[in-house]
Amino acid sequence: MRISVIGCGYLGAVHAACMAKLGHEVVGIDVDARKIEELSAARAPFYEPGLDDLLREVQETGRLSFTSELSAAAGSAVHFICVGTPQKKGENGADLTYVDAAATGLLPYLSPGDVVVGKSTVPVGTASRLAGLLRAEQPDAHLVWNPEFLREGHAVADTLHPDRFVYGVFDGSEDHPAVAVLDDVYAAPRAAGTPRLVTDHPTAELVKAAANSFLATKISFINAMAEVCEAAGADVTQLADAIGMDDRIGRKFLNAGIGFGGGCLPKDIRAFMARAGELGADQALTFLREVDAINMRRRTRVVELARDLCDGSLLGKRITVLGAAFKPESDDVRDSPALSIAAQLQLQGAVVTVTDPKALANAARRFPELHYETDAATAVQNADALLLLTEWQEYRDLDPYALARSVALPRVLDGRNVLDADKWRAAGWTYRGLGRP
Ligand SMILES: NC(=O)C1=CN([C@@H]2O[C@H](COP(=O)(O)OP(=O)(O)OC[C@H]3O[C@@H](n4cnc5c(N)ncnc54)[C@H](O)[C@@H]3O)[C@@H](O)[C@H]2O)C=CC1
Ligand SMILES: O=C(O)[C@H]1O[C@H](OP(=O)(O)OP(=O)(O)OC[C@H]2O[C@@H](n3ccc(=O)[nH]c3=O)[C@H](O)[C@@H]2O)[C@H](O)[C@@H](O)[C@@H]1O
Repeated sequence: MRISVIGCGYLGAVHAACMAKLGHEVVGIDVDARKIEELSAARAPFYEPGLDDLLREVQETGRLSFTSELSAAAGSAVHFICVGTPQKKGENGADLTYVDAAATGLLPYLSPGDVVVGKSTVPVGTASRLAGLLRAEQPDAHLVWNPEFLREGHAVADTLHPDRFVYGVFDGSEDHPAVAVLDDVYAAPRAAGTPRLVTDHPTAELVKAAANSFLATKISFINAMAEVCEAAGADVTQLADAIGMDDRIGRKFLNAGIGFGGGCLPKDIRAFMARAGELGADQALTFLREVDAINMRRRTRVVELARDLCDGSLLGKRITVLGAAFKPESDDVRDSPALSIAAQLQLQGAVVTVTDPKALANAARRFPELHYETDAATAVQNADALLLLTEWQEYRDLDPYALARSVALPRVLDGRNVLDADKWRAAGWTYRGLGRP
């Protein structure tokens, strides 16, 4: 099947490569000429494990190409919209400029029977509005909302072997003609057992908002427990292990620490609250305000703890921050809690050096005022304190005995609770975790 993918950022580039892997003929389209140049050379414009190899593999088959010309969508049977939906500046709501531009721009290139598939995360009501636009221009084309649940760092596997597909179609019916078309697109994962749920447009949009809200709530719940554990002298890691053994709760997404960031969870819960407000249902989501507040409080708490660790003053203290990405196995620094903390420390007078295996270039673009070192061994030299803020494996594996010889003072704040506290203390370090003694 010929497929076009409009928007080739984190989501779209992975989706295009994976659709080609599934045997389709794919054209990826993006307005950013630099991204198109990189992708055309089979290089991902960002770090995602396995993506470069996959791009090379599928481009050799001739099934995948990239262009900045939207007209290349003509002739495709299915058109995936994967453009960004960032938070509006100074407001909680989602900025739909890019989705609207992509959908409107596509209209002249559609043929009867084409299926336009929204994958971007949008406020409920967007699909019905776009379906209206589509009907006016090309009444025989269809609009499906097919939210995406991939995680950065696992994006290729999550796309090829997802937990489920959700198809939101106009009438919510399994007999809608677009259902069979999407079943063909996803034939291989469906044959491997991935379930799919057919529903209407608003429910499909809400499934995505609800899933990310639930994940964010789970993280803020455990971070709230970390606050209480700290006050009571208890250990939030053991608490999470114990409650996570209950199948109804589960251990995943119960890692307390510096909180969630990235290009999705923070903006998505805010956009959901804003949309619920417009719908007159804001009371239903007031808890998300607290989820957001607990999350942001983690960042302030880490700055306070760093000050404590540095004998009550940050002024002139050399602090090394291990990790800049919002999570390991990604170079994404959008709303990265690690960088937000690093910037706060610097504002309060510390001399901050940041290191990260993949995200330094992105970090330096966003926070040019911070100092950067490419390797951890150099970054830690003569530090007055280390802060582990993104739990890359290489930081988990650091040898506290060897490291103690490089720093000025052996003091570490483990923002992700991943280090072996006993081992670090035995090696002479002052160790502080979050919500653990
Ligand atoms: N990053 C992720 O892991 C996931 C993202 N999502 C959702 O997917 C959407 C995209 O997210 P990302 O890929 O992270 O954003 P991104 O910012 O990395 O990529 C968006 C891309 O769209 C392009 N674009 C903007 N307007 C365009 C237009 N009119 N025509 C063609 N291309 C255009 C931009 O140049 C950019 O390359 C968002 O709604 C996000 O919430 C959903 C699941 C996972
Ligand atoms: O809508 C999206 O774009 C995606 O958002 C998240 O994926 P992602 O942002 O890639 O990353 P997560 O693995 O969810 O992590 C988000 C943040 O939560 C933090 N986190 C995660 C888990 C945890 O236990 N504790 C915790 O602090 C991570 O460090 C990170 O900063 C969802 O997990 C995906 O299902 C969804 O598709």
